[in-house]
Amino acid sequence: MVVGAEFQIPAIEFRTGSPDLDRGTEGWYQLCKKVREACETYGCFQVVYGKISRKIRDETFGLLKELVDEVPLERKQKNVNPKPYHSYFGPCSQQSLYEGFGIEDASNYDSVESFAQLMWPDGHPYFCETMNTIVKQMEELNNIIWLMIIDSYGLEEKSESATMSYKTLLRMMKYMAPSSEEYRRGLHAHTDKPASAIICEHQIPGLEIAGKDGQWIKLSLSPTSFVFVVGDPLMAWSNGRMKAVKHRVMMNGDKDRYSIATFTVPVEGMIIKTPDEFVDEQHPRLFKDFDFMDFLFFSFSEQAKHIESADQIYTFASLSPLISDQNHAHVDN
Ligand SMILES: O=C(O)CCC(=O)C(=O)O
Ligand SMILES: [Fe+2]
Repeated sequence: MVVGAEFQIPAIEFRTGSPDLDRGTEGWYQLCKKVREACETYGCFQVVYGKISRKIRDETFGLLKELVDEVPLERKQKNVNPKPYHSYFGPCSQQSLYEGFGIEDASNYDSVESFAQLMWPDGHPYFCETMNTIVKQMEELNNIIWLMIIDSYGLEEKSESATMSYKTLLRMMKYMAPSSEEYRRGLHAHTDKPASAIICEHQIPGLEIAGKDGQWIKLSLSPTSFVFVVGDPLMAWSNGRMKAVKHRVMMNGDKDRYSIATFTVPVEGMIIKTPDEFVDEQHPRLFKDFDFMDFLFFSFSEQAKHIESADQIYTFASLSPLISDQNHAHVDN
């Protein structure tokens, strides 16, 4: 079942230049509260963020279209990375509408340049500048949201247990139009394996999140919005307070959908550890400490193929196997 416009996730505005974005002000703490409530109730929210301009969004998607349409498949397939979810995926039998590219550490200009040199003989400097700029802006937005999460739990002073070194993975996606009124899957239902994600779509909707009662909610986003999504590691870090929301992309009609997403990928060796502040008698510790990269590899392993996406974190790191069934509703893919 899909529910349409009658229900939407919260939209939280981060006004450019507003003192609300200065850490420690009253407005800041009001935003912290909204962010925390949205992440705990829905596992995601829309952030209205005009600081990333319409112009750069349009330029980004123009370049993504050029990449998809003009670069030959042999070159696209050079976008490889041993880390799961970091490489090129072309349309395949399970996901015939989806095409996606990955750039690890994309807020670093050199990473974008290395990618572009594989795709274009001249290394396409305009592509590099534009992608690197939008990723840096999305990373800045992500840093604000993470600080708000930390402050919303009063963990400002506990910086060692709350800070995390990460690299930003950029994924650039195209979902082909099914060219019919038929409703078809663009991306399978999943919870995100990186700590969190920020999604930016271009004009064509398609993202859906799983609601409490197993229904799918189609998101309708404003052109200045981004969607922040809680991933499994952030859920585990918060001792299950924040929800890792299941989501998917569904397509219909005759227009292709383009989107980009920046993922918070903890660096090699980062241990996800629930701070003691999240644990008390009513909230026993749910997860053991785990190495993020081991979890990422596990969730893309043969063994994990047989485990539902949202259950993988419980199989990998739960202290009590029973907990998984109580914590999330099962919905069909
Ligand atoms: O393209 C989208 O809107 C969603 C992408 C997504 O959920 C993912 O890549 O994990
Ligand atoms: Fe996702």
